[in-house]
Amino acid sequence: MSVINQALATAARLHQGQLTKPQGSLGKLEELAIWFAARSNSAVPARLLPAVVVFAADHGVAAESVSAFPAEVTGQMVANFVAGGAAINVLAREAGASLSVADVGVASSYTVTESGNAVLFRVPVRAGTANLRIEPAMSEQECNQAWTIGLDRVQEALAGGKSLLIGGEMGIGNTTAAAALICALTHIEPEKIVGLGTGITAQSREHKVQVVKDALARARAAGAVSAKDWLVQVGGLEIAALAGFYTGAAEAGIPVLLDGFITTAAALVAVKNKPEVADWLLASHCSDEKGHGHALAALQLEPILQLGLRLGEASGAALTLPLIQSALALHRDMATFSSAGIATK
Ligand SMILES: O=C(O)c1ccc[n+]([C@@H]2O[C@H](COP(=O)([O-])O)[C@@H](O)[C@H]2O)c1
Ligand SMILES: Cc1cc2nc[nH]c2cc1C
Repeated sequence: MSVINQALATAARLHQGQLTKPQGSLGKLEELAIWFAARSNSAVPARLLPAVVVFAADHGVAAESVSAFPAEVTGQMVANFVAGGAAINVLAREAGASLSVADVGVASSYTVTESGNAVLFRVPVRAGTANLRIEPAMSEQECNQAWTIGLDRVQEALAGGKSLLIGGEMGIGNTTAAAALICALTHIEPEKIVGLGTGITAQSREHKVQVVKDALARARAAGAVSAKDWLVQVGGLEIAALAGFYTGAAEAGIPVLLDGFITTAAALVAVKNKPEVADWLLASHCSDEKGHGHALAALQLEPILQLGLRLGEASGAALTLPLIQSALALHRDMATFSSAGIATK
């Protein structure tokens, strides 16, 4: 596991104090520049080279009517990513991030026409998970296979010289799996965590709460204890791949920018499994999904934005990128009081 460099953080803080602005006047942007310096090889880090990887998979629990959309939408959206028509295609392009999509378990068949800015890796572990309300979502071996796909994506990003990793997800039903994981790992009750996902009614949400309660009771009875046990029992293939992705990033010493509710559930799994992963995580935003704030608090993460987003696909993280790049550009390119000949007291 890579360790962060406190000496670089100190040097970066000192540098911030010399820039031509009242100390602290750039607020959180100053802290962001210092955060990245501690995770780079310089007190004044270079512009970030970001890579977005969207992991897609289906969920057997979709059969429980927990989503506002049918399961086929997962595959249809993968085709949309590859065609270039999804929100993340637009936002990754705007932010200058590379974009790839990994199908780690889409159940429906879909046809792709490569015309957009996304590269597709078709590496399904199985055709979606089993229904986590009534049986384990996946086997331990399948979970490890999905996790390894996440690790592989980090290796590719490393080879491409990427310096910031962003994981996204697409999977109808995955807010149910993410909610169950967050409940299991934080001991917060489902009523506080289960939300509306793609836009279910309040009445459907009551049913979704019961589905999560049933899944938790079943998994507990089956002997789930560790974060990986819970991932096998109530997780998802894209969530397992994301947890591997975050773990691999921390091992390689590459900062990670989290997206919404589901990616935060995956980060919670990765951190409970290896606490040092937490040092490499930054929260882009707090989504509108009910339990996201609780999940971020459990990770002691403060989100940068709160815009009422609830899309997923890494969209919130991609939206935060220009702000982060600006924080680093200010840190790098502003004059100092002495270079500009400006008086200090
Ligand atoms: O990232 C979030 O905070 C978020 C919140 C609500 C929904 N989503 C997206 O919506 C899908 C899951 O919603 P659902 O209702 O099918 O569980 C999945 O594809 C996610 O990317 C994402
Ligand atoms: C259309 C659509 C796009 C999405 N992107 C991420 N989750 C999604 C869910 C739906 C339903």
